[in-house]
Amino acid sequence: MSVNEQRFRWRNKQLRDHADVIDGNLAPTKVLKHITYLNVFLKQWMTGNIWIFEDRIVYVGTKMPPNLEGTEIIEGDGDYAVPGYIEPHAHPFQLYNPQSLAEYAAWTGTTTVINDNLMWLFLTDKKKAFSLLEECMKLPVSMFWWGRFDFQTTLREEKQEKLEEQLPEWFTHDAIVQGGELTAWPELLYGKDDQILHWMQEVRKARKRVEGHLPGASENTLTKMKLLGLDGDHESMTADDVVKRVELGYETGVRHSSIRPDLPQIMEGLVEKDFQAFDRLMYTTDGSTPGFYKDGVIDNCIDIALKAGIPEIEAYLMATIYPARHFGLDERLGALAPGHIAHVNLLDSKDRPSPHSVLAKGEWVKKREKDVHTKVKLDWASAEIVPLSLDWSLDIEELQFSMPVGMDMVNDVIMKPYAVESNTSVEQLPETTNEAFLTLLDREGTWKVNTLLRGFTSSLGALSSSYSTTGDIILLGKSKEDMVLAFERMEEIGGGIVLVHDKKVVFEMPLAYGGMMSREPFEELMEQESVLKEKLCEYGYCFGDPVYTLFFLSSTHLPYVRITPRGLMDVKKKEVLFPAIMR
Ligand SMILES: Nc1ncnc2[nH]cnc12
Repeated sequence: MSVNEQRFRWRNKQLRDHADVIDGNLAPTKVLKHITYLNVFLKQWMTGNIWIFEDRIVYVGTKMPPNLEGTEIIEGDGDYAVPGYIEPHAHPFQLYNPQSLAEYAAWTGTTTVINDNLMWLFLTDKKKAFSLLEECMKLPVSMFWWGRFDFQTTLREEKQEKLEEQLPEWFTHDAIVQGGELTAWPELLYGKDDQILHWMQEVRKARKRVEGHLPGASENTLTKMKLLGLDGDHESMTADDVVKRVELGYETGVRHSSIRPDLPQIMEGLVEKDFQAFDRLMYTTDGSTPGFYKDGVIDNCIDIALKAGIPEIEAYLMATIYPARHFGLDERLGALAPGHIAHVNLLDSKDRPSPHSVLAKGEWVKKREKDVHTKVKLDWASAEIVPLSLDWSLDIEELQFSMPVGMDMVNDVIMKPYAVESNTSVEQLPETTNEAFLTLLDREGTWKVNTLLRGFTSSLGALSSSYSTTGDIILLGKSKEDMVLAFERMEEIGGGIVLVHDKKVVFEMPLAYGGMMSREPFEELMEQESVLKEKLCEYGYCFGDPVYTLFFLSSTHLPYVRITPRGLMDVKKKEVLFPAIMR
């Protein structure tokens, strides 16, 4: 697949070829014959023939091509054809990687994915990241990206400056269709951060979208953020949130994710309210953890909407032409019409949005439930997304936890500060508490932050993880000896998540891409994640989403206290409660 697609253009010769198919000078590659398809512009099911030449739909209508030499004819056979679905807000690094997510998404009919660039900022530099974006064009999906304005954590000054220097070039890159998501909106609104405001205006000048991150925002905040330049927000938790955002002119993500599986009640609420403005909505799964996707990706969201009683065609349009239009990509995505990329889902019936067959960029990915996609190999190494290799070691003596404040888990992702009362000078914390030692270690080995985490486990010896917001290393557990062992094993396997109990490794998940993302196919990862959850549950982890607990430990867009590279932070006050210690 050519990189041209990303750049809005096929070459002149290709465009001439496409027109030549209409005259019969060339034969189409594939024809879907006499098929019932969704015309997203007329909002009607129609019957006709869809001609595809290579990766593009060249004709849709009642005629058959004059030239059929070598053409694959696919009989309509009572099937329904709809455009490939669009995931407008993916975080392609929740143990999976952009490739494994894309392949799984395509299998389930989601053939366009719009991705967060956050992990590239931490794992590589922009030049190498940009070459990887080009590599990603080989995948069986249309892949676009968003460019962050902030890092959703508090970095050390030198690192912050180094990373910020890289941001402007992302905003102008062809593959970037959106700025955001803006998790640092309080800094913009109350902290008067004119740098972010400037970047937002630059993104808008380039006719790209700016996505917010406004959970629970009041009308005033939503209004002011609109004035400052937001176009969209995907943080609605209720139908009322959706209506408020649409009323103020936001295009709105309606979310079904592992942390916020809200879609059924949002959709039911909208039906109850007789909501009509579906053209302002798009579904998102917002970077769910692997196991959540067992029921599908955007196909599952359509299914939920249909079951809630959303008008049938609108339920499909929210997955296709509406998100395409939001990003200004509707001349080539989100429709079965001439000029569009040949992403086609074939359904058994209109009320079963999970496709039995998928064409992505004109190639079969899935045919009658069989996987027919030829796997491509991406050159991760040239972007230096390689197994973790640390040039420093950890001494048990460094594991001293004298900090008087710890982090108390309210749920999977929300942490409150608490006053530590236990005796922390011991080698092992007793099982009578649900406290664990917690250390965040700089990936380069220069600093550390030591505190306590209450609520994660009642008994686990240790967990070590190179999977975190920033790629720094999380080490936690009851036993200092087990913590050192877990750390060493994690390093040995090139990064990942390792559990140790009673001096034995009881679980390990290698994350060979930068210590953050697994190389394994999606299905395998679902299995591994479910074993991780089971194991943690055995050791007293009582919440649902341990992967997000780890990922968000440093994320300052969440309340109330976070462990960050600068130290233990009070998020609201933006104050370092206890600074990181140099090693
Ligand atoms: N802000 C965020 N960053 C990374 N992953 C996420 N998943 C959901 N929200 C996220």
